[in-house]
Amino acid sequence: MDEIEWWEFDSAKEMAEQVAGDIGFVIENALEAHGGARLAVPGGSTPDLIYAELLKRKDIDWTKVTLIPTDDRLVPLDHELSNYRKLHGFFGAKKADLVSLVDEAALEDAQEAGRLADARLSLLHWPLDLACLGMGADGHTASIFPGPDFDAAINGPRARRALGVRPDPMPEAAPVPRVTLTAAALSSARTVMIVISGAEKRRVLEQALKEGPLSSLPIGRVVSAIDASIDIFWSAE
Ligand SMILES: O=C1O[C@H](COP(=O)(O)O)[C@@H](O)[C@H](O)[C@H]1O
Repeated sequence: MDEIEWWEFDSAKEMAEQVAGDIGFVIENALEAHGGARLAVPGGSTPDLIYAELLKRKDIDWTKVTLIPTDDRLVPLDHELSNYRKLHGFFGAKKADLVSLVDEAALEDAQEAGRLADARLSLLHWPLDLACLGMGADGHTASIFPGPDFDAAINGPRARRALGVRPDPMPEAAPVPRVTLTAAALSSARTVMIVISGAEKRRVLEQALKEGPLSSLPIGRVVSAIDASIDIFWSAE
């Protein structure tokens, strides 16, 4: 990885404005360079304000933008835990190309769900123009969690872009199997951002960065695999 730069904000709103500006810039550059933009963006609660800020911009041709969740929960697409549902709620009306990592035919089988997502992703152009990563207070990023699929998510073949994940232990907030982009797919992105808020997440991320490639925390392992420089956006609240 080239370098890490921290951007600090007092409020989530200020951070969202800055991140939305930077994502807009990535989209603009990608459209100029190759006529389309492919972004992996997080689920969970942190990105809501960012997506709302992005939608205020009038200069983005969303029909040329492909949005892929960094990960999703293995639930129906209209379920309240679905990251796809969130993206659809924000960007569906803009006619952005939304790629689901979840196939409703494979909700009961995480490994098959991962294979199906990987096959769908192989139809896109790679690498991503942007990987925007969130992080849980337990140090997971995308849906890379400790458990039987951890090693495959971090060290699997570079051509593998998505896989099914059975977190162990299950996260309290959304205790379901997942599908995640792999460290290889995320780390090859042209631009990488990490977006977090609060003192606890900052402490966890700083610990992961200090531990480096041997970190026990998923975010530490993913960061160590990243080729590009990384912008970390942190808001105090
Ligand atoms: O489960 C997930 O958690 C992380 C962090 O979410 P947050 O609500 O603490 O912001 C998120 O980045 C990931 O996409 C999501 O599926």
